[in-house]
Amino acid sequence: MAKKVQDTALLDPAVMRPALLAALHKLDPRALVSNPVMFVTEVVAALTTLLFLRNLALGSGAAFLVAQIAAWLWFTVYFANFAEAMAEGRGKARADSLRSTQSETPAKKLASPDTRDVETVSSRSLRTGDIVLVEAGDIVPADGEAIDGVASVDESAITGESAPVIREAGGDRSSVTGGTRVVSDWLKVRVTAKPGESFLDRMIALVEGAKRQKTPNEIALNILLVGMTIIFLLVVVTLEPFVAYSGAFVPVAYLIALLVTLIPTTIGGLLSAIGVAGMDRLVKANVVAKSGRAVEAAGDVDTLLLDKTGTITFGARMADGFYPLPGVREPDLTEASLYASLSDETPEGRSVVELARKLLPRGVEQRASVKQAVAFSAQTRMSGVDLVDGTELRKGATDAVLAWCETGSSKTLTDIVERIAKSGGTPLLVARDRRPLGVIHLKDIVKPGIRERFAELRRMGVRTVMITGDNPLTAAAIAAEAGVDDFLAEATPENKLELIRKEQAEGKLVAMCGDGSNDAPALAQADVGVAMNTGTPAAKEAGNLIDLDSDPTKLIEIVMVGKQLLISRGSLTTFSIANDVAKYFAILPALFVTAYPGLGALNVMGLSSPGSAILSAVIFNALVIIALIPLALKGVKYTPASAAKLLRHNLLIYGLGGLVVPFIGIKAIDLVVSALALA
Ligand SMILES: Nc1ncnc2c1ncn2[C@@H]1O[C@H](COP(=O)(O)OP(=O)(O)OP(=O)(O)O)[C@@H](O)[C@H]1O
Ligand SMILES: [K+]
Ligand SMILES: [Mg+2]
Repeated sequence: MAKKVQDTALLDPAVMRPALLAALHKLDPRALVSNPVMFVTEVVAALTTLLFLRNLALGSGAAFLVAQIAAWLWFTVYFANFAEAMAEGRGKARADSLRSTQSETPAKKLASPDTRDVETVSSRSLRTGDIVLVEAGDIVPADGEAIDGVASVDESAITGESAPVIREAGGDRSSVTGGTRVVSDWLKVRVTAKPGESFLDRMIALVEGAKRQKTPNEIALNILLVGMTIIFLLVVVTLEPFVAYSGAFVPVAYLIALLVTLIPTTIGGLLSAIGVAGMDRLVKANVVAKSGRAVEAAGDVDTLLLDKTGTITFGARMADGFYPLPGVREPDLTEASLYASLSDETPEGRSVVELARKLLPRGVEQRASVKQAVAFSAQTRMSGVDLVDGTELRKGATDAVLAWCETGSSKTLTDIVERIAKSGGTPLLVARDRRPLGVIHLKDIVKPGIRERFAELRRMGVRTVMITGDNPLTAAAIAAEAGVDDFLAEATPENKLELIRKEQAEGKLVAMCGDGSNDAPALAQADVGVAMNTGTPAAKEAGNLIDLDSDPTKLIEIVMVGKQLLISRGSLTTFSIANDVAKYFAILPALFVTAYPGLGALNVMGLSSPGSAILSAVIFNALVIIALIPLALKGVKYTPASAAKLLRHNLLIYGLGGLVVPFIGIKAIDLVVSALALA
């Protein structure tokens, strides 16, 4: 299902062709009014067109020049629309390819829950409430709930975990996901989501959501752009009396065209495309955002909370050895550990069973009949079984099991536990009938390369905090090895929530990821909450981003995407504003040199005529938008660095560049325009 989505080429014709048309539709002033800078440009383009028609009617010689100016002004609006349409088209293409990964499969539909007479239909024809039979080798045709049977199911298509999981009727392992494969046995499944309404479908609808809400940052920037537009409007309006007073003649068409070259058209035209492209980069990483705001917040994150197990270390902690306490035989501890784990479906539990079976003679577990299983929970930090013969077995975090035994630790126990913990392993204390027997060593392995990623985050000024239910010694060992900035040990979901609130109270933006129902409050509280796709519905409801790969390290990538979005917008804004300021000095002298010969000294560019100056400036203004479309879609190159360093770098490249480029560009265009005698 949620396989990596293919990337579309930057200027993929399949995206470009519809975008060329969509850009025309976007010329509708009712749509354009939400982008004030481009709306003003369109009004100016329309006025210039009217002036051209008047010139034509009067037989004025300037008609050809005014026509050219009008055409370039229309191009300006059109290409800004085109940039936005391209960004939207790429997002849509991505959603389509996401959808195509959900393939159609045959389904064995049952007339009633009690029969086994099947009718083979397409998965697409299934409706909520339908009952289907899935047997070994079948693909589960839709999201649903097991109502009969037990089966092992390979869910690697959505979870990436290769070990099959047990799904059975009743209880909390009854939910099955469309697209997963039954490995053994059979299930009768009641369909809970009809095709087109599965979780992934709803996510796709969000990606496509054409009515994208502006983020608060975008709104603030828009206000700034409107402010600049008003200032330049005043500048141009007040120029008119000067021109009239001096008795010189500068056509009205020139003056209003001048307005477009001075207002921030570049960023005004590309702003929306930059935002859409940011969302699209996330989808490319197989992450779906519920709002653009979450993506921006990710770029501003100060503190990143990461779980230890599965994020910093490999998900499956493997049992590595059994260490009995004095007076306990090792096979006895091993057997007790095996029994205590028989009903434990966690990776830790499975690995204890596996290791114990390897060490013990065959057939041992047949002597045990389980009366009641005690499942692991993050609150109790313990799991086990009660046997029919009255034996109670538990294993779990040392302090939790000691509390269950109502005893304190002994010197030998403390030694064993500390040795394991200091090596970064998780010690699990095993007890029978409230008497400690010994310790299981769960090996925890730090993922390779994670240290470098934390170093990158530190360079960006993001503080990383590792959270674990493990003891402080193990936590410290792993924290040091992974290179996180801080850690919280023996954490419960409540502690997590507290920590988030504390950070936020200090004015920090917090990001975290989670999957369980008990993560939901923390996910909702965090500024950026990434829910795993395999997580509970509550977690997915609470998060503002959802990772379809259910990869907790994705949080790091999400922060990078957010930063790149903010930096792309900042860089292009700097460039755009520097450009407009430069144009003021580049064209005003040329435009007024005939009226005020004194300005000749300022006409450093030596533009050939006022007409050529204004036409060249308008052409340059349109071409800059086209030239920057790829940058807006792809995002500016981004290497992790502190905000101050990035700001300096950007001011240098985009600020200085923005000041210089118009002088060169307008001069070059002026040479062409005058050579071709266009003005
Ligand atoms: N299957 C299990 N049975 C019994 N005890 C367990 C089991 N799994 C973990 N524990 C104990 O409970 C503690 C807390 O586990 P929990 O899964 O909440 O946190 P963690 O895995 O250490 O960290 P993370 O929050 O990154 O998952 C562990 O440190 C371990 O001592
Ligand atoms: K401009
Ligand atoms: Mg865990």
